[in-house]
Amino acid sequence: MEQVSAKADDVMLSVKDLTVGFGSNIVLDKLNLDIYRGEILGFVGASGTGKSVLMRTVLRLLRRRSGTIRIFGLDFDKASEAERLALDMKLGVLFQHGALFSSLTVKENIQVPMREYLDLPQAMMDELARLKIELVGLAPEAANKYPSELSGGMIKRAALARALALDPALVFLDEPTSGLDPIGAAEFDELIAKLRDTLGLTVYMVTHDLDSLFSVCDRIAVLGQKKVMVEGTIEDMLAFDDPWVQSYFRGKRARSIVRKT
Ligand SMILES: Nc1ncnc2c1ncn2[C@@H]1O[C@H](COP(=O)(O)OP(=O)(O)OP(=O)(O)O)[C@@H](O)[C@H]1O
Repeated sequence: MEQVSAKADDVMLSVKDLTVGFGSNIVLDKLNLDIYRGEILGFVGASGTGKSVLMRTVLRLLRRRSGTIRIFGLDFDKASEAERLALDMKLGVLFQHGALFSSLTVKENIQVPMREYLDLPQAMMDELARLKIELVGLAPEAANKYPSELSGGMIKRAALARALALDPALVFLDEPTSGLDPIGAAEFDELIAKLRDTLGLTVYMVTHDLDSLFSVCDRIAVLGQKKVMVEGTIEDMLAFDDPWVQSYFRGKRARSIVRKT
């Protein structure tokens, strides 16, 4: 990646001096992070360090104490109502565990954001849902199935199809491969990489999956001590002198992956 020479308009998400806390528990303290156009950023950190809190704050589901968040160069606090709406439509989110509506079919789930933001005839929404289902590698028959009728891997794909419903430019994935077997997880990683390449997506992926970090992430950011402790390539992680980073990236599991690649 060419983030060193990246122009300002290549920064899709810019977080500056972000502080978030609950009562006396400061979770993020003056955190900084940039995400660049077209990259897959893997976001890791020990359990409870605040990965979900950061993602939810960026998505404005949580309040921040201070700091600025710019998405596509736009400071949401200073945006007009129309700009906020346009911005929201350009973000796709895949929450952990898929988070599909259990009472809706796959097709209806994918159409939820379309109904919320667009005013389209049903036939057009059906066609768009069909395309998204194909895009994520699900069989056409999946359209009329309910989440309870799907495997874990199919639920992830259906949730991804919903995240892509409005053709977002920036996609947030919260532990997308958790709960999948290694083959399912590897296939999902390939799908993410393919979508990045074909649709030009920028991907922010919270993950514990070392395979994903080694195989599809262009850059990695590690959350620790309430900040982004280190960011860069796998090589940067391996060279970083911190006990958690060392045991994570040089531990037994990581070594077996390095041997495979
Ligand atoms: N709504 C909330 N109210 C109070 N405290 C919260 C809330 N949400 C998160 N926290 C606290 O913020 C801290 C970070 O939680 P978070 O869920 O972001 O961690 P995480 O890095 O995503 O962990 P994991 O990898 O286990 O999912 C924890 O101490 C948690 O208790």
